Amino acid sequence: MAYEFILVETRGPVGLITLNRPKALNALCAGLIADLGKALDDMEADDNIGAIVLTGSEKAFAAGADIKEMSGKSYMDVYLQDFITKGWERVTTCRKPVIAAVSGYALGGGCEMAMMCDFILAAETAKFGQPEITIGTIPGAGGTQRLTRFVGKSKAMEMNLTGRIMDAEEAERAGLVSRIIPATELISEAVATAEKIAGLSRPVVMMAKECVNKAYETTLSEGVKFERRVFHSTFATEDQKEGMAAFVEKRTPNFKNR
Ligand SMILES: CC(C)=CC(=O)SCCNC(=O)CCNC(=O)[C@H](O)C(C)(C)COP(=O)(O)OP(=O)(O)OC[C@H]1O[C@@H](n2cnc3c(N)ncnc32)[C@H](O)[C@@H]1OP(=O)(O)O
Repeated sequence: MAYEFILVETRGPVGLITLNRPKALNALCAGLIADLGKALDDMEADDNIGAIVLTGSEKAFAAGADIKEMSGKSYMDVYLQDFITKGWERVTTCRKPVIAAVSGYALGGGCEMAMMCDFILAAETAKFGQPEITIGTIPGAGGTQRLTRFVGKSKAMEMNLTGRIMDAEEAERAGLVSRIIPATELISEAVATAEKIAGLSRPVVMMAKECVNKAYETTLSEGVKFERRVFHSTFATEDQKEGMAAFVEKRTPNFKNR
């Protein structure tokens, strides 16, 4: 499949998607979002792929939604198109794990896109922010909601009200990113992390992802109940039998994804 705005490759069991609009710092135009959706559809359908890495360039993961594309839109345009939900949330419906590998700017929609992934690995050069307020609007793909859940009200409020940009260290301290990695090793480390996940039981990985995501959508007691039921259901898989037997027999498990 040929794409205009992204590069797609596989590295063993890992699907690697690289946003590729260098002249516009990977601004997320409609064509790029459509390409991304198609690539995720293909990777979900490909049994050889167990996890996905989404990345950008050294200078920018993505500098936001495409301001030039949206600047002329009217209220009716954005309302009737349900801009910018449509297409953007495809990454959140992907059942395979998606890791964001962020180098440089992740601003506005770029920060929102990274937060839609399952976790964020950041180069020490990464910069996160929701600067929409500085161009007379507010985030439209979760920047006021997901960022608040990640970093808490005070920091999320400050970032949304001022457009202040957070560097990688602050983002790690605040819990927005899981780890900081030297810029030159970002992709190899993200792929290695994805490879590790892809080598585990696929159905059990999907169950774990579903449970963590549940924590965002429900109360603690309901979430714990949900987790317990899913935990019970892992005992219906061949992979739980294999994983525990391998531990007892002091050998590497051979998961069959069943
Ligand atoms: C409103 C919603 C729902 C979501 C949003 O995401 S709004 C956008 C939020 N993002 C921003 O406001 C960031 C905009 N970009 C910048 O502030 C700067 O580009 C920068 C600080 C990230 C980098 O500055 P730098 O001086 O290094 O580079 P530029 O010359 O400014 O940019 C290079 C090139 O890319 C174009 N560009 C950058 N960001 C966007 C964008 N979000 N949309 C469209 N185009 C963008 C920029 O115009 C320039 O291209 P030209 O030289 O052809 O104008």
